Amino acid sequence: MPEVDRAAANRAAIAARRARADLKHRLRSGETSPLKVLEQAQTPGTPAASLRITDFLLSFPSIGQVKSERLLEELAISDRKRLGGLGRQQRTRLEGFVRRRLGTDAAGDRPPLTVLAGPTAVGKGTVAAYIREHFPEVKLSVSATTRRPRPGEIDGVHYFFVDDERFDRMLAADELLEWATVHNKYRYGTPRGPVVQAAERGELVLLEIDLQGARQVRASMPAARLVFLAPPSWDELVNRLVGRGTEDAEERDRRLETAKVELAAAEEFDEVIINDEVPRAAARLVELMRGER
Ligand SMILES: Nc1ncnc2c1ncn2[C@@H]1O[C@H](COP(=O)(O)OP(=O)(O)OP(=O)(O)O)[C@@H](O)[C@H]1O
Ligand SMILES: Nc1nc2c(ncn2[C@@H]2O[C@H](COP(=O)(O)O)[C@@H](O)[C@H]2O)c(=O)[nH]1
Repeated sequence: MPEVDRAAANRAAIAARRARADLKHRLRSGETSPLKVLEQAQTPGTPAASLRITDFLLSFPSIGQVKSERLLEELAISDRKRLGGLGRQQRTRLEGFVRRRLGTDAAGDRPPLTVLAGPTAVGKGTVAAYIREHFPEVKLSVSATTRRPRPGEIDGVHYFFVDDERFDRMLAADELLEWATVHNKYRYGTPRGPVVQAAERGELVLLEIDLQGARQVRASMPAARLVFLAPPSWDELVNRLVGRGTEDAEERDRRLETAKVELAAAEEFDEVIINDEVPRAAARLVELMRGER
């Protein structure tokens, strides 16, 4: 190849590498959607078309090397493939996987799931318990936690109570949709399988989780709806925390510090419900879940 052509080819290869690196970055940061990238990959010569399938999968939060190899096996796609070189059936299988992962194939326009979060003692658990009793059509996700059961709590109903080793195994097997260490103490996480399956069946799925978890759900399932439960006032929040009587003074102070940060995050949410009265707040939440405005 003449010297001039070789230099031009080198420059083009460097530009293509940069464009791919930029695309990977935008995918990881959530700036661009995986579905959009799959669509772009159908046009030959685009950065999306030349993106390696492994780089595409590794851009999903919580997909690592091991998980991506397993997925490629399940999807019957070679790890040497680039997105633009997939066969029609491979593309369909990959797109199905992406849609399930993003939760965009649930029934109608309804979000695949709803997250209820808010500061400590605002009444998330109370509102969730009211919904469990009065709105049986709502499927409440049962979280796994490393904390011990409180009196009256039933394993498999209120939580799956697990030890640290079991929680570690769930993480390693990518069984959790999201997880967090809450109040610097115990770990809590949402088992992925039941939630994704219920969403695929078009059921109304509710996750009652903390702010860190809500943010993870937003990142991995952008179609999910995030609802913030707010107290009528700061003083009322303090009264509820003190009135509940389950924490000592030191723990209460710690939770109230976190609560200030959490209250400031309300604007990240799609909806805010003020928990003045439990039946009213619960009914409003279910209304939103049913798609009634
Ligand atoms: N609308 C309400 N009016 C008055 N009291 C309420 C209301 N909702 C909840 N409470 C009371 O506030 C206290 C805290 O409620 P709850 O334990 O459900 O909060 P939470 O948000 O789940 O807290 P945490 O995140 O710390 O687990 C409880 O004593 C509950 O009975
Ligand atoms: N990120 C997650 N947070 C969760 C989950 N399940 C519950 N929680 C939150 O933990 C605190 C404390 O709950 P408690 O029952 O010990 O009082 C509360 O804010 C819950 O919302 C979860 O799966 N993921």
